[in-house]
Amino acid sequence: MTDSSIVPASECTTMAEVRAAIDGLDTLIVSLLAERMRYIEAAGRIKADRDAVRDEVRKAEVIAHAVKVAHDRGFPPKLAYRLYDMLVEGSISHEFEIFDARGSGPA
Ligand SMILES: O=C(O)C(=O)C[C@]1(C(=O)O)C=C[C@@H](O)C=C1
Repeated sequence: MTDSSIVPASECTTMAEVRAAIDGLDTLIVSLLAERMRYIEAAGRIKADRDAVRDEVRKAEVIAHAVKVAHDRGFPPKLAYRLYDMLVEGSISHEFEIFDARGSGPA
């Protein structure tokens, strides 16, 4: 976080400080999720086959990576697993929408 008004968690003494920091972090988190979704849309545009939209092997890799990062950074790994399972499932749904919106193209 670059906002100098944000108080480090270990130095917070009021709920106003805590909530200001949480609001700022949530803005960053959702912004990054939106940026991630732009790449999901790119995947929906690039993939040649509808069967490739759901890739269980890659889904497992993405979740395993997130769980490892969570472990390394002090975030509960089980929560990271649940969040990423939901995130990738939502991403797959969105990617199907993008893929299907392409239609079959000119004959
Ligand atoms: O890597 C891909 O092929 C993607 O489309 C991205 C993504 C993801 O959310 O990370 C989404 C759908 C696939 O099932 C696997 C992973």
